[in-house]
Amino acid sequence: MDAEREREFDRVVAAEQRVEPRDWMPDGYRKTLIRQIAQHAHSEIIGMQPEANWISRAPSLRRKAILLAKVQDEAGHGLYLYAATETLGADREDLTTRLVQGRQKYSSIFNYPTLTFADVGVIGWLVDGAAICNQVPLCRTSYGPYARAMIRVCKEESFHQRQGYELLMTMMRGTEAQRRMVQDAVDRWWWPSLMMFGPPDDASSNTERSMAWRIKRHTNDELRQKFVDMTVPQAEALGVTLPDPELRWNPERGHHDFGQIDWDEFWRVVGGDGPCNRQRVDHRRAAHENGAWVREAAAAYAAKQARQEGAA
Ligand SMILES: CC(C)(COP(=O)(O)OP(=O)(O)OC[C@H]1O[C@@H](n2cnc3c(N)ncnc32)[C@H](O)[C@@H]1OP(=O)(O)O)[C@@H](O)C(=O)NCCC(=O)NCCSC(=O)Cc1ccccc1
Repeated sequence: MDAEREREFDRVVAAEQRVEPRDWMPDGYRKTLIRQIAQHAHSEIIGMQPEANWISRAPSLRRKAILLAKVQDEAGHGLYLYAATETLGADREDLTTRLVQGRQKYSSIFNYPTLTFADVGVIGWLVDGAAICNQVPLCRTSYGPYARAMIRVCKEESFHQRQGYELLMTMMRGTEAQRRMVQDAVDRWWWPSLMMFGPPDDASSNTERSMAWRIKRHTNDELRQKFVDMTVPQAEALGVTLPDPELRWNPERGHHDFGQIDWDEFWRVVGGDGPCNRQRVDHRRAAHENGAWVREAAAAYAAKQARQEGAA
């Protein structure tokens, strides 16, 4: 019976149709999806912290309103993605517990500090830029609820990316000190942004299986290359230098060559030992604990409503 169901599942995936929550799916497929979508949701929620650091110190009311809206969008993306994991039978409370206990990952990029307001612009440009590169193909991922969530998320991310680029353009038209601030932020965020795409393909334990299931549509290295090729002309237009002396166009490959990524740093940060890992998780844990009364009140209200409906 399972063999027959598996054949039907394979047929659906091969035909580029969507797998939906009520469809039969192999356990490994379900587990991989929960892992990836939960990690993605956690990244959105933890990813609110670095930029939120600047909301109270934004240089104008306009910049403050924009930043506030962006950080709120990230909360929305996180909730949307947690809802997608629930369609696979995951429990949101359990996922949050795993996150705050360090048993489930979130993107390495959010473990770096935001030192100046230029970091807000660079996060929009490079981090949202990398997120879009990675997530646009996920609009064609094989699991229906995840693919549909990605369509909306990508629209918002591309708006985020433009606001970051516009912020940096404004700073680059400003004073010499502002231009230096932008260059310094680019120098600090460039390499961590390349790490967002995950380890090189030969060290990526999940890629082969996830590609076969059409959860992932491109490998980590393919997407990283696409991001570099897309970003180089944007850096030129902005007037900043990407901090890699080996970065140059290779006419034979039709792509930019780039220098060696510090994979020791990547694994250190993923393993919990980056500049801000501790702070990010502690903050998330405190927010969760402080919100306990809201969850209790909501559950009590829902129970009361259910009792009243039962009595009616
Ligand atoms: C490509 C990858 C991230 C990783 O490929 P996979 O096939 O899943 O893994 P692979 O075998 O290649 O790796 C081996 C191990 O290494 C882990 N690991 C790898 N890379 C990282 C990393 N960078 N950080 C930490 N861990 C990483 C990986 O989990 C695995 O460990 P496991 O086996 O779980 O113990 C994939 O999961 C994906 O596309 N996810 C969806 C997109 C998504 O999550 N986006 C998040 C950013 S959202 C955003 O930025 C929006 C925003 C913008 C601005 C402000 C605020 C918010």
